[in-house]
Amino acid sequence: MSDYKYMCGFGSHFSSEDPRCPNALPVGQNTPQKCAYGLYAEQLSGTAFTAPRKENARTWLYRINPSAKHQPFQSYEKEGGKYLTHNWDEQKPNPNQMRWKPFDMPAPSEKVNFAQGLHTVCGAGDARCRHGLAVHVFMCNVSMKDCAFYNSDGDFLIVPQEGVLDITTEFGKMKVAPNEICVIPQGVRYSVNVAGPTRGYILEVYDNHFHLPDLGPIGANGLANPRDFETPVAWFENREVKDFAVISKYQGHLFVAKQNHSCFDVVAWHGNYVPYKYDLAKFNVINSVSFDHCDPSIFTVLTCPSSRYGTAIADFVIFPPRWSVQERTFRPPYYHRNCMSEFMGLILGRYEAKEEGFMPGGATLHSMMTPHGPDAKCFEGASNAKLVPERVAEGTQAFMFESSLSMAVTKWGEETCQKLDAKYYECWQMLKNNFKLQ
Ligand SMILES: O=C(O)Cc1cc(O)ccc1O
Ligand SMILES: [Fe+2]
Repeated sequence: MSDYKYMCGFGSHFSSEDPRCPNALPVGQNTPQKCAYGLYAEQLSGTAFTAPRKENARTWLYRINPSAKHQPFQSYEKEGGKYLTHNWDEQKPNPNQMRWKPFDMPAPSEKVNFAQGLHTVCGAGDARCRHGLAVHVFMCNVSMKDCAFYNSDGDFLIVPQEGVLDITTEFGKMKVAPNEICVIPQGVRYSVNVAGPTRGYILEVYDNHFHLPDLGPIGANGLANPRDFETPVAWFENREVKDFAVISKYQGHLFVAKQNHSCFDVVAWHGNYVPYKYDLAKFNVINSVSFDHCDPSIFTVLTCPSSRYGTAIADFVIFPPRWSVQERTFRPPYYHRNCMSEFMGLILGRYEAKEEGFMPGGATLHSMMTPHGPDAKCFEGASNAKLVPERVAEGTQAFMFESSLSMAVTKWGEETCQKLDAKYYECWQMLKNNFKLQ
């Protein structure tokens, strides 16, 4: 990964020039009468012009061709996006605990790229009203060639599970491997190269961008530290292409516009509206060192806040390897009913609350107020375990997208994918009534 260069920081105001074009960025202004090297200046706005300064996000791009130079958009739904949807009324509501076996990779005879391999599992809300979220999975096996994708509806937080994503963005190049994540904000164009069968999860949010959670009494440091977020440096190609395809997800549908040039022609840029990646191994894990199981919010990496203080549209939470030391405590996750929806995925290893059945590349959904918690085997084991300091979740990484919205499962998620495990409920049936009057 050493041939990729990044700048460190979260929410920083960065400046970057491709080294082939020194002084491409204008000095002391954004829109000179003529830009250096004959470039076009283009602003990419990620918040309303008038958003408060602490939230205001925009970037100035200095590019060879303005993005506006393209043919009209046409439907892309024959080529891809068949299972991408924002229609949350496809199915009757289903409050059951849900568990999916690992989602299938495309058959080797099929050629599916990242944009074509997007499948929506569940979600809520409306991209048109800028409120809600969607959970997608992607399964692909070929690179995007002479094409780019962007999302007009919101930000993508991408969690690769198998295979490395080699991503060219308008801002530069980044490589994102399993156990790393990246965020591609609304509107940013990118193309994904893969080396073989590749799978992962996506949290899409419409309301807001991702923020680092407040740390409260934890103090000024901890959890995901800002300096560990990495943004690519400027890189461009000046390439004429007969039919370069720019694919947009717009109001939940895919469209394509052809143009005669690569869109990766940004020579220099400056601003704070940027794509970034983060290595989950860098997460500073904080937890109880006395007794009891802390709420999983202690493991929040990023949050997309709603307008209700402390209540997220979606939190991205991980369950990383760590020491478990609590005394007189049932250490695994507790039994739980939640006013939030919990979608979980597994990047590698095994999740601590489930002995079997929840596999890397699979998922679970515990909807609003749907009871869940450790399976019978886990309960037995943890209730009787000797409470010595112990490494837990070694070599594993589970995560949760937790939302204050009540998500609906798509037809693909509930039926077409054929991965839903009808026997999931059984994992709690062997829990015994241990009640004894004393
Ligand atoms: O497995 C889950 O359901 C997620 C979860 C984890 C945890 O440590 C505490 C509560 C919780 O909902
Ligand atoms: Fe839970």
